[in-house]
Amino acid sequence: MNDAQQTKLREHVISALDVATMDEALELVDALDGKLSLFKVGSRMFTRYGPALLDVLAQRDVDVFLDLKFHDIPNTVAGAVESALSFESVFMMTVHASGGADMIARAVEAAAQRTDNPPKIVAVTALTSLSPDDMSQIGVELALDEWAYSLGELALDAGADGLVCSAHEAAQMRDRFGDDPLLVTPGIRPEKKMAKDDDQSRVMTPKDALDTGSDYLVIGRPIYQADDPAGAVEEIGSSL
Ligand SMILES: O=c1ccn([C@@H]2O[C@H](COP(=O)(O)O)[C@@H](O)[C@H]2O)c(=O)[nH]1
Repeated sequence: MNDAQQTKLREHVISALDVATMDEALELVDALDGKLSLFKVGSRMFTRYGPALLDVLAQRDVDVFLDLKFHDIPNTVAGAVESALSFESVFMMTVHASGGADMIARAVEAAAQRTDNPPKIVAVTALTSLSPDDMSQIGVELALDEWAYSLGELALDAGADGLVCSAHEAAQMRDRFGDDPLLVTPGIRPEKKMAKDDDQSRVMTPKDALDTGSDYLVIGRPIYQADDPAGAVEEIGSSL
């Protein structure tokens, strides 16, 4: 891996800490020390360990993407975002775009209460696990990509700093909404793991996802389920 690839890894790849225990999470963070500096805490770990995990990660000097996908009435979401403000290592948080404009605006307003480096609020559009066949089941008449673009427009108009979307929608999101919004793309699979064998439906390789305009690639199982997570990250870096 050359220097440019190393920089891309550190700046654009977020490793999801979707493991079972705090020990496993810290083992992973330590194994990736020097390679990655961005980690995602989601509902699995946060439900079990809560803020204690964020405190321990802060001591490791890594930045945290808190992916709790808030989706509730505006007052409750604003309160949840406010509660996270004391964790200075949290640089980005998620809400669901389908919570509506007022909910998103209140989340953004709450985040802005931290005047020094407020956490970015990014809105989840269409989950990467959904496929076009799921649309009618969840009562959506639009095509999946059109639904994602319309949720993206709603969220950005409400003040969100960015969007969570599949890398397949990233290029269109850029065309429609410009360079400013952060685009966070999960559903990333290294070339050799592109065959669909899990719950993700809309997947893309790390290199293609970056080329298509993603700012952050969220990668979970291809790293934490690897026999050698540091080696897996090296391989991802070399592919960029
Ligand atoms: O649309 C979304 C939104 C969030 N995620 C999260 O990203 C990671 C992906 O993990 P993999 O193991 O690489 O599939 C996971 O934490 C999800 O909760 C997403 O996949 N899709």
